[in-house]
Amino acid sequence: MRHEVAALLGVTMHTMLALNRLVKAFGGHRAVDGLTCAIPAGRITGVIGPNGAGKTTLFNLVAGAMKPTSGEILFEGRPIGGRRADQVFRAGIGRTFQIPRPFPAMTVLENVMLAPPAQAGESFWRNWLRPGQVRAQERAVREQALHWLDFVGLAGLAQQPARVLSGGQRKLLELARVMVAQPRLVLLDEPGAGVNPALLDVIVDRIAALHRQGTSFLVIEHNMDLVASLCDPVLVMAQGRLLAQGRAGEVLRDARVVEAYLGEGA
Ligand SMILES: Nc1ncnc2c1ncn2[C@@H]1O[C@H](COP(=O)(O)OP(=O)(O)OP(=O)(O)O)[C@@H](O)[C@H]1O
Repeated sequence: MRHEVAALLGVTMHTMLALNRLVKAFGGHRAVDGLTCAIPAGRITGVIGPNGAGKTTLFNLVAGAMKPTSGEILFEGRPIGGRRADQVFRAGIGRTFQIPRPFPAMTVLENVMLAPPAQAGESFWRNWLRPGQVRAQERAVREQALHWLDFVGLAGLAQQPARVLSGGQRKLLELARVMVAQPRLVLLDEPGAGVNPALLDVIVDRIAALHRQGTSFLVIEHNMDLVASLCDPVLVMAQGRLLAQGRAGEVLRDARVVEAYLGEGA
């Protein structure tokens, strides 16, 4: 069965995420309407499209925040459609949100340390029986968190409460938080939204560095300069469907894509 689906989609070993006739209906409205596409491994794939095209709903389906009405989602060949968010996270898919909401009173470091799943310290009995193991694990988590804070340039703010961070710094905090779990695929929801130009360069640079180190990305973005500089390929969604795909320069010249965006403003 899996092989039949793979053949149908043209899925190869280099496909990271395959969507097969994916549907999400809200009442009579299909926010995602029979979406079929293959997202390649080792790339930064952009997802663009006018408001209401279904991009965020697609992320919610892949990340396990919503269950599909029908259709399939395969991650590295394994079905994940309908799995819970924590299961998808443990399977190797991380996600950042359009509007990050860190715990404001906790320090920047503590916010990042919250990320890894299934820490030994979470179990009362393990805490009691094996305190040494718990302490060693906490040290490792702290080191990892500091490593990723350093990577995104926030190490100097590690002991500050998260509420002092600007919008762009919160995006960087989210990136550090997600990377602690070492996901193979990261879903970024508008990494450029509400970020000042200087920090935007930092965000783009850090995503590109992670990509060079082997992380794959799926990125929703409205900033077309950012899409053009970072994403290849680019998928264009409109009305819950795949309208076009290709390199940024190609799809942005596609008459159907131009019309979809112009129609939005009409
Ligand atoms: N929980 C929900 N209940 C009902 N309708 C919803 C829900 N979530 C999304 N929709 C509808 O589904 C459609 C797609 O919304 P979605 O947020 O996925 O689009 P989008 O492409 O992410 O838009 P934007 O670029 O504005 O963020 C919209 O018509 C929206 O109103």
